[in-house]
Order: sequence, then structure tokens, then C-alpha cells
Amino acid sequence: MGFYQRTKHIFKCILVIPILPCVIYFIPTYVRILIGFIPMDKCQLKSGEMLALDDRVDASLNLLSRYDVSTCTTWKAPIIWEGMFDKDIYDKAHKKKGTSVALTVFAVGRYLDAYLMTFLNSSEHHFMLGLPVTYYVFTDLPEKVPKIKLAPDRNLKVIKVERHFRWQDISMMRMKTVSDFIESDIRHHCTHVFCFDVDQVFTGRFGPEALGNLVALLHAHYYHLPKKLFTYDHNPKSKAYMDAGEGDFYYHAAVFGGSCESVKALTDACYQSIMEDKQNNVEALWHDESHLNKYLWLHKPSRVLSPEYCWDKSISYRKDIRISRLLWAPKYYDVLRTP
Ligand SMILES: CC(=O)N[C@H]1[C@@H](OP(=O)(O)OP(=O)(O)OC[C@H]2O[C@@H](n3ccc(=O)[nH]c3=O)[C@H](O)[C@@H]2O)O[C@H](CO)[C@H](O)[C@@H]1O
Ligand SMILES: [Mn+2]
Repeated sequence: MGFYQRTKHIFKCILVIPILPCVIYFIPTYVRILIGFIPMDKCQLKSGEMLALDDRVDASLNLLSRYDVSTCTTWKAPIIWEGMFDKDIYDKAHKKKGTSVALTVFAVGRYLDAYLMTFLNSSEHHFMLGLPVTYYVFTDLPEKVPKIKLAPDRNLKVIKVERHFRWQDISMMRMKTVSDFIESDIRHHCTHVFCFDVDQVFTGRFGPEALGNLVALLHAHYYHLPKKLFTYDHNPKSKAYMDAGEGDFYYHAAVFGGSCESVKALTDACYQSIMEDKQNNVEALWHDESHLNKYLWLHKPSRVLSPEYCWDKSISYRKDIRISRLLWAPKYYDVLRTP
């Protein structure tokens, strides 16, 4: 190699070194921005009256106010977006009906110190304000649960649970614990129950417009993608198996809820499928989330929440997300998930 070629080669290498990290950084962001331009299916209903009403008050939903997103499902359930509902109508209707809400959250092992305080404090500012709320905090470290100043009519119960060795089991076995607690406690005190991951922060109103008989949430990373790309479980050996072409949406397991009866049925069914998988030595691709998606395909949710209700800030800007009500907190898997 001559002097000229060698110098050229060295220059090329010097140039590539800073360009490479830039390419690696910008390609995912660029792809995420492009994904935001894939249109969602449009709701074919003209007014809230035409929905299969989860609640009389849903007749007041303005399905045409959001031309840019899907505001109903093919089975006539609403998909709730900012701009579609009048918050005062929902607040008043649920107060009048005597709605009361249980919020279940697990903070096991290091997740307690990392997330619980922020989760609960933020919930006191945004979750179902004006309605009676009971927090059910499940933990292996009850003495470490922070003392939170609660508004009147809001309570917190701490329940000790064992710490499963694998994080996958901590996550999956929530189904069994929630089911047992609905039966023994929650259904005697509350009309509705919402189940949350702890690694999130409320940042905006999460009110009674989110309540329904069976409520599921659109996963922030998939709501613009075609079904082919959903990460359902495709292993025929698992009870969570879904065939190509099956499914409606990709739902996120970090938030689901409904009436006590519906959430009990959901958690029971998911737990049974998880246990059958264990007997057959298989584990679904995304654990409880895969089983939840299978269940919600077979039992359609009566209400779907837009990703405003659990947004991941790392997904660049999206014009259709006018407000974020709950945000993903940073993940520290390497530190938090080690036994
Ligand atoms: C993007 C992604 O990776 N998503 C998957 C991941 O969600 P996540 O990464 O959101 O799971 P995660 O680590 O938040 O675990 C789920 C929840 O279980 C509780 N918890 C978990 C572990 C622990 O040691 N202590 C504890 O309290 C806590 O409430 C936590 O929020 O894992 C889930 C459970 O398998 C699902 O499969 C999700 O699809
Ligand atoms: Mn999580």
C-alpha cells in the first residue's frame, strides 16, 4: 500500500469511528418516527350511542373528535383518547354510582426501593381523584413500604408475599395473588380493580373514563404496527399460543383492570395457563403478557385504553399522543432483577 492509500485508509477509519455510534443511535429513532406515520384503522361508528355500551355514560363519547387514531374496536368497544370525553361527565357519573377502585401493585425485592414511593406519590396526584381508592401493595418487605400521605377516602393495605427466585415467576405469579385477593378482600370493598406494574409514574389524569367491565391497554410500541409484527407467543406447546393472523391488538400487561368479577376471571384463566405451561416445561415468550394477550383475544375487552395511559418517552415524538398520563420509569434490569 502506497503512502497516499495508507493515509486515505487511516482517514476512513478515523471518520467511521464517530459515525458508527451516530448511525446506531439514530436508526432506531428514525424507524420509530416512521412507524408513527403508519395509519391506524378508523372507527366506523358515527357516535357514542352506537357503541356496545360498557356504561351509559359512554354514549357521551365523541368518536369523531380524533380523526387521526382508532377510537373504537370492531366489536364496538371504545378506545379512549384525549379529546374524546368530557371528564366532568365521567367524574360525576361515577361519584353518583358509588364507584370505588382497588389498585394492586407488586413491589418485591429491590423494586420496592427503586419505584414504590414515586409510584404511590404520583398516583395520589392523578389516579381516580374524587373516588374512594384502596391501594393493595404486595411485597416481601412490608416494613419498608414508605409512609405516604393519603387524601381522605383513600387507603393503603400492605400484604406480605413470598419472593419467587426468578423474576419471571415474580411477574407471572401476580395473577394468582390478585385472584385470591379479589375473592377474599377486594370484591367486598371495591366495585373495580386496576392492576399496575410498579415501574411507572403517573403524570396526568387517569380518571374514571378508564373504568369498565374489562379494560386493556394498547402497548406503546405496537399500536401503529401491523399484526404480523406483534410479539404474541407462537410456540404451539404453550397455552399462550396464537396462530398467525389471530389477535386484535398487542396489549401491555403493565396495566389492566375491570370489574372485580371480570378481573378475577382473567387472572384465574391466566394463572391456570401459566401452571399448565409449567407442567409441560414451557414458558410463554413474554410470560404473563403472552397469556394476557391470548385471554383478551378470546374474551374481548369492553374498553381499550390508548397508549396515553402508559407511554414510553423513549419513543420519540408522536403527534397522536396529546397527553401522557402514566410514563414508563427507567429500567435497571441488571441491578434489580438479580436474585
Ligand atoms: C419490554 C419488556 O421487557 N416487557 C416485559 C417485561 O416487562 P417489564 O420490564 O415491565 O417487567 P417488570 O420488570 O416491570 O416486572 C413486572 C412487575 O413485576 C413486579 N416485580 C418484578 C420483578 C421483581 O423482582 N420485583 C417485582 O416487584 C413489579 O411490579 C414489576 O413492575 O416483563 C414482563 C413480565 O415478564 C412482561 O413479559 C413484559 O412483556
Ligand atoms: Mn414493568
